[in-house]
Amino acid sequence: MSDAIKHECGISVIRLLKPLSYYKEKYGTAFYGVNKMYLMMEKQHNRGQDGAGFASIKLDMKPGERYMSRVRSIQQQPIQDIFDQINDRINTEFTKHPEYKEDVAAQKNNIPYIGEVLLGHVRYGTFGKNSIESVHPFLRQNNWMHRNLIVAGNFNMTNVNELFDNLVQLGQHPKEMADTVTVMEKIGHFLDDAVAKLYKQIKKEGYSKMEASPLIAERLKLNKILRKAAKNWDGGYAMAGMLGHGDAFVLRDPSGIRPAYYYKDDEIVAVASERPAIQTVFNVPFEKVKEISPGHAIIIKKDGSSSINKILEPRERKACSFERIYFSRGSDKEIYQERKELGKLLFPQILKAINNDIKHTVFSYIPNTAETSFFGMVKEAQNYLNKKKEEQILSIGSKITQKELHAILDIRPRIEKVAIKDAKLRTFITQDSSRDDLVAHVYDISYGSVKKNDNLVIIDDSIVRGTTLKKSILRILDRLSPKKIIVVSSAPQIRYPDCYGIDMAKLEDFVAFKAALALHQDNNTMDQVEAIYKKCIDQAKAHDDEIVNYVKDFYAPFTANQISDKIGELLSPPEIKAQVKIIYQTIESLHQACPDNLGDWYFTGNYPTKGGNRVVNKAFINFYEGKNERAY
Ligand SMILES: NC(=O)CC[C@H](N)C(=O)O
Repeated sequence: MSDAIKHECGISVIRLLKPLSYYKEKYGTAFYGVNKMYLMMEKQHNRGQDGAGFASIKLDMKPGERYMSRVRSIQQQPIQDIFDQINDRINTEFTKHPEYKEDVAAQKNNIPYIGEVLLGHVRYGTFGKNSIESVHPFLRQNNWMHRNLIVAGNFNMTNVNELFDNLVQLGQHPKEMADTVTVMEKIGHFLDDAVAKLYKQIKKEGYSKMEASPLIAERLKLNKILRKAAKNWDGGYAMAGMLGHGDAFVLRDPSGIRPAYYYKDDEIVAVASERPAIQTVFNVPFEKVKEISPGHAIIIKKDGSSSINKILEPRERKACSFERIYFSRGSDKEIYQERKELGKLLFPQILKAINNDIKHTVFSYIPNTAETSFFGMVKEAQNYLNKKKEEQILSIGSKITQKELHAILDIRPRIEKVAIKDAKLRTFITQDSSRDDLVAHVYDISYGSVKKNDNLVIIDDSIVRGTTLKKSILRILDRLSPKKIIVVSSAPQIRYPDCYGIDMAKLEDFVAFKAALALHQDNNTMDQVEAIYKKCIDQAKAHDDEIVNYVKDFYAPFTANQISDKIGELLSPPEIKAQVKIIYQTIESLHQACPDNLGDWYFTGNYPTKGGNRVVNKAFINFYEGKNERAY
């Protein structure tokens, strides 16, 4: 990925089903859960590096004993930082009290972070700022054990402002505008309600106040609470939470936009945003890790029983295809195949762009995430050549000489590592014109990998803004003197904002949008652009059901190829000699490569929730009025 669109989040939940002493005996440490959580978070660090957080709950503690702990960080290496803090604390306790080392009960009573229910989160923000206050997990504290709520999520709601207003209408006074707080308070409201009702009922049954508490915990129905809380959520989400007494849940949105996977055996239940995190950390095969179905939640009760519950009516599955193209780790068995397929399906377009001249073409990729699609692309080039070779050999027949045969077999796709990503370079004087020269050096090249007048095909997973391509990659590649540089994107053109967890909320950031705008200018059709703006304004106050995505009209006059060619023009730095061509994946090929993850609103404008059209509408108004802000 040459452009940084790193915005996602990762969640992990671990529930230890056996007493802590079991893990001490079997694995040598009662901190088994903490260690596993560290690994689960590290294995998902790709999903978020703005901040990280950890929380844990100890089961069955006595009044007055601490049973919840939390630690959060926005340091440079936030996961490392929180586990450094946790380790420091544990080691200090062990130094002060060497007798704790073999005494699991003493560890549980005196050392924080150890616990049976654990929640981890890695963050890239889509809402609010990147401050420590915005880092998950969030905590809603109460003196009643089961009214404590800890929440973390991979999510973005299109209607978070409305949800916030609803809380205010309920008479609440939220102390923060953070979207996670709004969502948490929504769950908290119905949790409070449920607890109050149960308490009344249990008192009626003749139990004392003290007896009521464990009975409430037992009878609490998280599925009902979640159903009421999530009723009006419009967005993509995998929301994870824990209640003070030890129940836990992960709820996935009805369209399955955000991912969530789980695994259970007789020692643990684990939930994560990505399957390979669970596979690697617990050494379990692919088949054993299941997806949480859209609209469903996994609920793990304090007693260790767990179940999958339908919370909201599932809608047509629209799992985010960007997870497959870029966000998730490519180590997932399915995602690995899909990325290769994406590369393969681009090959016919590439062949056309190089006029079938494989002999004078070097194939390469932009490090690091495009590597897998590169393998798919190269394999297809090999298949193509093999077919050609077969034809040639068969046409000559048995009289073929060794020399002829050798010449035919000797042609192979030329694959090279051309571009090298260096550590982020510092730009010393940001306003200075020398800045561009510094930026150009973020990437480097392998000298001698391309011959003068070769075609250079270089694959990337997506082109969002294209800034790095223009400012760094194309300039540095041009130094190798290729005749033509063909940049291939394994994702289609990004034309519409995301509002479900990726921070791409401004239209004018997209190079595809800029290209379509330039085409409108070239064609003197800016009146059409104004007409779209007027239509957007007219429906600004309309109900979500009625809003139409008129931004589609903005792209409609142009073919995808016209827009790609314009992008090529916009991204070519004036001083480079090579001709630049940009090739994008088609939507059809994307669907073919990722058949189970057809969520494609950023490419097609087809939003799976009603709020999506409102967001794109607002984004267009923002663009037209020159407002540089998120549209949700
Ligand atoms: N990428 C995400 O899932 C972000 C979660 C949440 N909206 C936040 O900004 O903290």
